[in-house]
Amino acid sequence: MLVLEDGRAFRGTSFGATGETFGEAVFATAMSGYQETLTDPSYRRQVVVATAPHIGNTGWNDEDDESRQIWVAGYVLRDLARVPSNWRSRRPLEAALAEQGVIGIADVDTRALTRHLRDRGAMRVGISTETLDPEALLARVLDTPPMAGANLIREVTVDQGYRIPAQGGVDGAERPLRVAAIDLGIKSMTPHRMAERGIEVHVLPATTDLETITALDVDGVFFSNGPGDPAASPEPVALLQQVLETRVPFFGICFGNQLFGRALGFGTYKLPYGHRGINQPVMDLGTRKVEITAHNHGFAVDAPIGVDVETPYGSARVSHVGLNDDVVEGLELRDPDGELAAFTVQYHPEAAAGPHDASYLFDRFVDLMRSRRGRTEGGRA
Ligand SMILES: NC(=O)CC[C@H](N)C(=O)O
Repeated sequence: MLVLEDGRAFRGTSFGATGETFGEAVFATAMSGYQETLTDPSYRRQVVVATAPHIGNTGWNDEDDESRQIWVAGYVLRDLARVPSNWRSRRPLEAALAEQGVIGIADVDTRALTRHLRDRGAMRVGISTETLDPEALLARVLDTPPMAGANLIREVTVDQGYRIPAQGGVDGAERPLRVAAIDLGIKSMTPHRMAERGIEVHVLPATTDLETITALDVDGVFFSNGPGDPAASPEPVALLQQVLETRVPFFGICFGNQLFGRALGFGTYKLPYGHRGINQPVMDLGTRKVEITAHNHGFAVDAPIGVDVETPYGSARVSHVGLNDDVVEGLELRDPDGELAAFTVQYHPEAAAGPHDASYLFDRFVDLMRSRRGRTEGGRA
């Protein structure tokens, strides 16, 4: 039994673990990449409804996990493929969910459920293999906390930092660029995209302080994607403000974009049902180029489009906008000389899963750090 907080109920067939689970019901429109979705820590405490009608075809492999575990609170499908067929598959999707204690429900009218969420907005939900009475389950759903106001960083960040070595692009004599990546729920493809561009990445716990970052003598700082409400997560915003004061190059993705917006003095707000999929059109307002991008966000930054805003850290502007609904999809900050100092995007250039149109943003981060290094070394000489 699946019950939404407004009382709408759906019956289905249990798969994966049995028991009871609660979270925020959201829908994701990607037709592929479910393994990356389920292991994305940004989905902590969310029950994901797949709009693609047939999920599980390619099973579960040993390569595509985006983190150490499955994070979704539940998975809702129309039709579960029970017999996977793919050369990389090691086990069926339902076995991966069962092993990790994650509840799935199939044979649900996911089209009706998605239309409901699109009309009424993302909302709390419960799924149970025990409480089959919708009224009883609804009472329990109404007892659970909403996503607005949730600080979930501590539930997903690493306890111990780790280092990912640069993988190439390093020209002998020069020390590789070094980045401190703050793990707010980081997807593993993100540091990988940096490492393959010759960056040495230190992934650090969310509780890291500025002194620790400075002691690493980094060329840049990165804030990752992550779960929860940016307005309820003031600690990383305070850290980011300290980082911006040092004027070290900064890049952020998704949650990192929202925290950057807050650090600059903008607000954030909850979208009615969010963006989750891998074919969302976004325009880079600098180049006027449109890219097709992967999204997973329920909140967004409230900043004026087409206006330069003076902040304590420099001049900020919206750099990218979503073409479906004009939502802010990127921010950039310029120093007093008009040079790029920091930038973030609301979407997923790491592309796991998703199209690779936005991979230029990692190159932009490399260029930013290189030009800063050049300038500081020039200054010293
Ligand atoms: N993928 C993310 O980083 C998501 C950010 C934030 N939790 C949101 O839902 O908007």
